[in-house]
Amino acid sequence: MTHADTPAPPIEHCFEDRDALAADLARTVTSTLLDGLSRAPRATLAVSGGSTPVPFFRALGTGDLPWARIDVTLADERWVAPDHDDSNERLVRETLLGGDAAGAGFIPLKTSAPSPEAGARECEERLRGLPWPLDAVILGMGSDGHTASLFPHAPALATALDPDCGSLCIPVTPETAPHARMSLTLPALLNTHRLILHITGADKWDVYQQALAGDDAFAMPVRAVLHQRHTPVHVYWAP
Ligand SMILES: O=C(O)[C@H](O)[C@@H](O)[C@H](O)[C@H](O)COP(=O)(O)O
Repeated sequence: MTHADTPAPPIEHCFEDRDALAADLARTVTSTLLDGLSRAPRATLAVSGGSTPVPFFRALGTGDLPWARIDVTLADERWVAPDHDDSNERLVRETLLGGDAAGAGFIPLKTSAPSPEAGARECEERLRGLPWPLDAVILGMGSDGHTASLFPHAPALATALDPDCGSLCIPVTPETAPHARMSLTLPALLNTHRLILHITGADKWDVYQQALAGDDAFAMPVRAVLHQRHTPVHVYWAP
């Protein structure tokens, strides 16, 4: 691999504490969305679920943004009802979109179909209706190295990680996590003006270092995000 072929290392942003990270990340995403609105009538943000992003969601949701011109969608979703405790849609509606940001558009991945396989066509059509590239994509990471719902050794992973995958979303049934899911594919996750991996805690830093040190994306799918040349990835971390 020549120097020109070598992926650039992630750009790391490390903070003393999680509140400082959340505030800085909210400022960065606010600025990114405003940049997008200077170029187009609407801006689009894709976020992940889990516990890590909640302080960031609350900080962003109180930001001074023209939320009526902003659309929010998800990097992945568990195939559960929108009022289920495990629903990412519910998490985002209650934390990010609960206050000043209530006027934002929200594009859910969950459809009324009984399975992600049955709902894939409608979900794909919803996503194709968005203006790509997205303005920002916020990813998390599990301790097994999954990101979005791209889980290690999942049956759909080869397709989801294929740079030539023509789909924006793909059903995933993880072997090591509950619920069937819908995930954005790697090409969709990378098709953004600002790509951010948001992790906290010493354990997640160790997992991140392990991901950087290896190249088997089937063992740690977050490697497909870290070791690519398409989109610079910013890693936000606090203890
Ligand atoms: O639907 C999901 O579960 C998320 O999209 C997932 O990819 C999440 O980002 C990681 O599992 C980290 O979750 P925590 O922030 O709770 O550690």
